[in-house]
Amino acid sequence: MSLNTKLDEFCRKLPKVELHAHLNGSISEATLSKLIERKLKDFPDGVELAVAQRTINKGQRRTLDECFAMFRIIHPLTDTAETIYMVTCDVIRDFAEDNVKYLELRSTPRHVPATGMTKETYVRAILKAIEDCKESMDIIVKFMLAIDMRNTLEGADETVELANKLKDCSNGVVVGVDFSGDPKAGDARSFIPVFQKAQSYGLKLALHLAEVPERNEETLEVLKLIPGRVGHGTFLLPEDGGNQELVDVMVQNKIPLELCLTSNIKGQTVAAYDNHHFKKWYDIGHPISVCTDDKGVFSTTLSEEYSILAQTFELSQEKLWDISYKSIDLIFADEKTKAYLRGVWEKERENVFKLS
Ligand SMILES: CNc1ncnc2c1ncn2[C@@H]1O[C@H](COP(=O)(O)O)[C@@H](O)[C@H]1O
Repeated sequence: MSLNTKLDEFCRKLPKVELHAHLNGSISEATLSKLIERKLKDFPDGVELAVAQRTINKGQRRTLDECFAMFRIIHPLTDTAETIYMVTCDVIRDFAEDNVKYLELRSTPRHVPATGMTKETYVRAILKAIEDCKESMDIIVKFMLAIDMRNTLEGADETVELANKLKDCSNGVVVGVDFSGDPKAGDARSFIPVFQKAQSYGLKLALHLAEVPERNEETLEVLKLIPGRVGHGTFLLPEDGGNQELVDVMVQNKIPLELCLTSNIKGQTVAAYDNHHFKKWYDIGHPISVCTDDKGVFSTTLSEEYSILAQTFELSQEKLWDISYKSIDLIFADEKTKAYLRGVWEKERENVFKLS
């Protein structure tokens, strides 16, 4: 995608909402290098890590399987509560510097017996980072605990219980539960009881659904829970291999879509930007939000995603503004936060358009 300086500058200045960001996929190259250096200091013979450093190259397309292999490289680098705290602060700072005013981070709590990190200390480290960043950064951050599709039902239940426990002491920071992981690895239907339990606790659901083809029955059954938002939804439309029933449930219940263009292109579930399902959902006025997914792994920023959107679908700056402003309606935080954010957007409007 060619650079368009004026448009890029507009997209950078545009106040933005990021609703689909996996913590470990969002770690920048600079932060990853820091982590690798730390590891190599502790384990000077860390040949495997030195290889990993060269493997994390930017820019090229990868298959979805290769994307998931990236997480297997990153996870051993973030295996203590201390590194989780550090990367959370760095990721929040990156988003704040990109003029993201509201961020919902999500991450899969991990138990690493070798370092003593538990699922709870993992999440507490993230919550502490969010709290500590409040003072110095102009961004509101919320958090979702993620269930990996490869989890057992018991493991998923543990995550929901932890989310519920920490929701009550997080001052409104824990807002929900995400369902993600290698989409070829599991069946969302088996997790329906834990999704229902999360809903009964007042936790919102952000579920990866129809990220890969031929999942129509599974997707329909889970959509009937009316999740708060759907991640990707790449194969919902009849022309993409989905069907009208899926579209009807989405439309009738106004279930918002979190759309991650570069992620889908690089993971090769969408052939080209101009084929992206964004266009069809946008044209029917369905609630959508533009997201990065894994800004580190896919080497992107939210500003770049807006710029790509404008260039691909010939959207005016006014329309980009509208997409960003309407994303406020889709956040999982309370009405007071939405009202506050609308005020931020209105205050920034003149300044952002003055540039163009
Ligand atoms: C490319 N599209 C995607 N589809 C599904 N799940 C994804 C994903 N990208 C990331 N994740 C999920 O997020 C984890 C990394 O962040 P955390 O360790 O949780 O912070 C991955 O292991 C995967 O479970």
